[in-house]
Amino acid sequence: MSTTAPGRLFSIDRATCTAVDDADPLGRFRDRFTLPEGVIYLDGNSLGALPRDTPAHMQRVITEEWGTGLIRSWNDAGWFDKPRVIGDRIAPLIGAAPGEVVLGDSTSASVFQAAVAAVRLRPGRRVVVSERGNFPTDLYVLESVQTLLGGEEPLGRRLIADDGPTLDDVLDDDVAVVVLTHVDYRTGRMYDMADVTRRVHAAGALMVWDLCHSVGAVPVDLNGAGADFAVGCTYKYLNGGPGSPSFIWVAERHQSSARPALTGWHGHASPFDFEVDYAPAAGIGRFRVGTPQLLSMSALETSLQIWSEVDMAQVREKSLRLTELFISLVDTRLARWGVEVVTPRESSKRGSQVSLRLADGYAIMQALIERGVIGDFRAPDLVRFGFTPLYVSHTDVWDAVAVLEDILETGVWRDARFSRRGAVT
Ligand SMILES: Cc1ncc(COP(=O)(O)O)c(C=O)c1O
Ligand SMILES: Nc1c(O)cccc1C(=O)C[C@H](N)C(=O)O
Repeated sequence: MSTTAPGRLFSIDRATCTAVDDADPLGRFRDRFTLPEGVIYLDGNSLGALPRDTPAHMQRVITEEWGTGLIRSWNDAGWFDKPRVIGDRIAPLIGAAPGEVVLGDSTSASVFQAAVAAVRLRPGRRVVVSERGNFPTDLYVLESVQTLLGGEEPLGRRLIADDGPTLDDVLDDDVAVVVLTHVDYRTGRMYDMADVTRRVHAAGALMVWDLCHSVGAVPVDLNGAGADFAVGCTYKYLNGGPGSPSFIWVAERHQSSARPALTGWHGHASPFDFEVDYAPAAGIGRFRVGTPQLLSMSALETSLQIWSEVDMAQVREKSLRLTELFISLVDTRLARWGVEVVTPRESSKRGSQVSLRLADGYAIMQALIERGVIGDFRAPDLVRFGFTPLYVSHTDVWDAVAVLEDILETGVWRDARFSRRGAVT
């Protein structure tokens, strides 16, 4: 079959996809992950796949470091410093310097830490800005920030949206902080980080980026963009496993003046002096809170080993090829069912996922999952497919679209069993 991609013409069939896979410089990484037989996994943008070495590593941490080392492992196995040591290993993936990243709690808690610190660095300014379509936890957390820091009246909130108001509409000298997600969880649209940060700074405000759908998905350069704070999770593209800790990045220039919201003892200047009064640790260490989730964190040691061997430019190149292939196959094979691609076709505006608008998207996704093609659904009508270049191939993309075409053609998704909803979609 031949397919026409927007902007350029190429002929492709399944054999061509396989030939491209055979020459893929990232192809060798697929074996570093454990994926069930018969599954095409297109949901690594929600929960990344399991690295093959993780179970043995975690087993060793549990039996040796915990079982045998016991309390001694805080020193002997370097447990106490892990949040910073692992933070330094994430740093190259986001354009951060050593000593600028620390592992945290959940992304929600890290958003709170970053937003509070940012607002406090802009005293007198009484507005926070975010986006209507932002991942809800960011908006919910900001509501608390507004109440807690507002004094007698909560801080004001202005939300930008695709259909307006725009960022430039809402920026003025009352805005303290802008909190945006770099790659949109629903549509996969990606902001120009440097441009947005520059406009926010021109208004005198500070910029907090949520990198949940960016880290390990697209090259990120926080220092190059001059951003102020960033947070992200490690269980999606970084493959840290369910509940692996979030990270927080604070630009070096803010670290000595930033005051964290949660002043726990692991962020104290000398935690084992057990002083009565809080004194912040120097640098990024002050953004630690309490006892780190050591076991979850240890899973990141194996996945970040993989990431240290990966060239992000190659990841981006393959990610764009995979998403472009998917979009062009959807255009040529699925248009007759009115399937709409909502992800930007312009590559500079696209992360590593593609979302399709489908009126019966929930049932269609369940039918896909039953056939081994795992993506997910976001209400009211989006089906999402994440393309993780370390373990998704061009042949997977071809096969996934073929299964989707068959499901639409046969109408099998209309079966009642596909409309029963679980707690998590
Ligand atoms: C943009 C974004 N922020 C935050 C989160 C989640 O935050 P948490 O790790 O606290 O569940 C997600 C996904 O779950 C997300 O997509
Ligand atoms: N974090 C998740 C969770 O705790 C349960 C189920 C899914 C998730 C996700 O990561 C959802 C994801 N952030 C999204 O983009 O929708």
